This record gives sequence, structure tokens and C-alpha cells, in this order.
Amino acid sequence: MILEKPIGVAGAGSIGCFVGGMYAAAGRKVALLARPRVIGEIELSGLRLTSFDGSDRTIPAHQLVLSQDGAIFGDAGVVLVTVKSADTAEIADAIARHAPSDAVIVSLQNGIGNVAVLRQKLPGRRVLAGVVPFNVVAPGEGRYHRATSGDIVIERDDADTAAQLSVPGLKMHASDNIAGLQWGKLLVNLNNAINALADLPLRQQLAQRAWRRLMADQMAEGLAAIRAEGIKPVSATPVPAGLTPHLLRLPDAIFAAVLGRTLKIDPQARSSMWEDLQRGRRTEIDYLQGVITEIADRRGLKVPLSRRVVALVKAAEASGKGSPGLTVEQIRPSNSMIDV
Ligand SMILES: NC(=O)C1=CN([C@@H]2O[C@H](COP(=O)(O)OP(=O)(O)OC[C@H]3O[C@@H](n4cnc5c(N)ncnc54)[C@H](OP(=O)(O)O)[C@@H]3O)[C@@H](O)[C@H]2O)C=CC1
Ligand SMILES: CC(C)(CO)C(=O)C(=O)O
Repeated sequence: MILEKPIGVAGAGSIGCFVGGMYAAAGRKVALLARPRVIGEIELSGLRLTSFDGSDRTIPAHQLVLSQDGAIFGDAGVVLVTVKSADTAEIADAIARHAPSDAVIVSLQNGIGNVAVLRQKLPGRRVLAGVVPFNVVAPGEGRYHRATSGDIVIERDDADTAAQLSVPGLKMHASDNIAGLQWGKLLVNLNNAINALADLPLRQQLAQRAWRRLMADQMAEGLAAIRAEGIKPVSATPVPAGLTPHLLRLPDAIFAAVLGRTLKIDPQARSSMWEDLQRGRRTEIDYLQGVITEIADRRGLKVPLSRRVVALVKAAEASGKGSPGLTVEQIRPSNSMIDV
């Protein structure tokens, strides 16, 4: 039973610290494998969890196992993988070395390829895919803020891991179509880059129709590519994936009314890719837009906006100066770029 054993978090940053902290708050034993910067902040200030719903709690460092060494997974019943996609293979090696062979491995990452990497690196182990719909930002000093609503969904399994990992304040649901949900989330995550390039809080960006049209156009490219592969993306919200671009193009007042019914989003929400640019880290662009451009290359589809966004994010990564704070017009490809 997972319930009685510690929960390991492999790569505790925004998602890992928030999720791991919620388990610790619920009385579970939690071991966070993290960088010295993250550990130092928690040791100094505790792990503070705040949320769009107004909740605010601090877990003292002594209630957590904090280490840079995967040996802390030695008695784990479950290991939650919360590194960025480029680090999945390396973290899988640490899990293979240290976690018991019957520990359940759950990927809480964006993108669609991480579970395949984990399964290939961890043969014979139970690896489950998951989708985290909510946003967590890390303002610093050991604080992790959940800025949007939604429950985590993971792949259904016989042991009902989703039920075993549900605690007050952090629900997990089981799904029979996690692949569909992952593709649906990929479409949403195409906006991570637009948010990162704009340097605007998500709520402020979503309130402006010009930004929403840009997001809709990029999502439409993504949808066309995904559908060309014969894949049916599933939305994690009540709005079907295929309708989301139409919703985004609606006038401000109608959009706000529909959004208000489906999602809570507070002024602090910003995409994880924005945080990557601000901290001078490599982004997940190759695992998000990169999937769409790869399909387009194979199938001869035109995805000019996705290609332009990839180029702009790579330029921002290379400059190391944080978000470039671009406008809609600066992001939109000009007519001379449209033929790609
Ligand atoms: N933030 C969000 O709102 C959401 C994020 N996601 C997804 O969740 C995943 C995690 O995102 P997020 O939490 O934002 O990412 P973060 O970068 O905040 O957290 C990952 C952490 O893991 C650390 N790390 C990497 N390798 C190791 C290692 N070998 N040992 C110890 N620590 C390691 C990283 O350190 P370093 O940077 O120094 O390498 C970083 O601190 C991504 O796939 C993201 O797309 C999904 C939904 C929402
Ligand atoms: C903001 C959110 C929840 C959706 O784009 C996200 O997945 C991220 O920041 O990576």
C-alpha cells in the first residue's frame, strides 16, 4: 500500500514542492529530492504553500526529508516525477538506483514523451502518466503559490493509485484516456511560450482579445497537426479541446463569463516557461511546440506561428536576459514568413 510509505518527489521545484508540501500538510511522509537552492530556502523559512483560494500554510523543514541524494527514495511507495522534460532521463537513473522496485512512478510533467522515457529507463516498474491542470509559481523564500484551479488526473491502475494519492486540498482522479488528456494539455501548454514571451500575468493576457486571438491561432495550428496524426485531444476543462480556439476568439465580456465558470485564475499566474526564462533555465519549447513542428515537418503542414514562437523562445533562452516582453505584433509572423 502506498498509503503507509513515504512519497518521494523527484525534482522538487514549483510543482514538486507544492504537491509534496500538500501531502506533508495532510500528514504523509514526504521526501523531496531537490537542488541546494530549493533546500536552502525551505530550511531557512519552511515550505510555505499559498493558493488562489486564500489558503496559506507553512510546513516546517523538519517535517520533510530534504536532500540532493536519491537515497532518500529507499523506502518510497511512490515517486512523483516533477522535473522539466529535458531532465527526465537523468532523474529516471536516480530512481532506478534508489527507489524500491515496487514503488509506483507517476509523471506529473507536461509534454507527451516523458512517460515513454521513464518506462524505457525503468523496465518492469509501474509507471503512470499524469496531468496537472493547475499553475504553481515560486516567488522565492520557500513559497509556492497555486495560482489556478483544477484537480490532477492520472492513469487508472488496479491499485487505484489516484485514490491513494488523494488528500484534502489535493485531489487526484483516475482516467482511462490519459493520452487524450495529455494531448489536450499540450494544446493548452502551447500558450506557455506566448505567456513567457509577453512577460504578462496570465489573467491580464487572457483579458485581451488580441492576445487570445494569437493563442487561438497557435492552438488551431496545433489542433490541425494533432488531428492529422489521428489523435483526439481531450480537454481537462468542460470546454472541448476543439472548441477552445473559438472560445478564445470571443469578445472580452463573453469570454470572461465562460472562463469564470470553468477556471479560477488569480493575478499571480504565469506559465512555467516564463519562470524558466526569468531564471535563465532551458525551456520545454522542444517538448511542446517542438512536437507540433515535428508533425508538421513529417506531414507537410504549415505551422508558421508555432515556428516563429520556437525561434523567439530560443532567442530569449540564448540571450539569458529573461522574458523579452514582446507585443502581439512582434510575435505574429509577417507575411514573408507565412509559407513555412
Ligand atoms: N509550474 C507549473 O505551473 C506547471 C508545471 N507543469 C510541468 O511540471 C513539470 C515540472 O515543472 P516545474 O515544477 O514548473 O519545474 P521546476 O523547474 O520549477 O522544478 C523542477 C526542479 O527539479 C530540479 N531538478 C532537475 N534535475 C534534478 C536532479 N537530478 N536532482 C534534484 N533536482 C533536480 C530543477 O533544478 P534545476 O532547474 O536547477 O535543474 C528544478 O528545481 C514540467 O514538465 C512542467 O511543464 C505542469 C503543470 C503546471
Ligand atoms: C500554466 C499551466 C497550468 C497551463 O499552461 C502550465 O501547465 C504551466 O505553466 O506549465
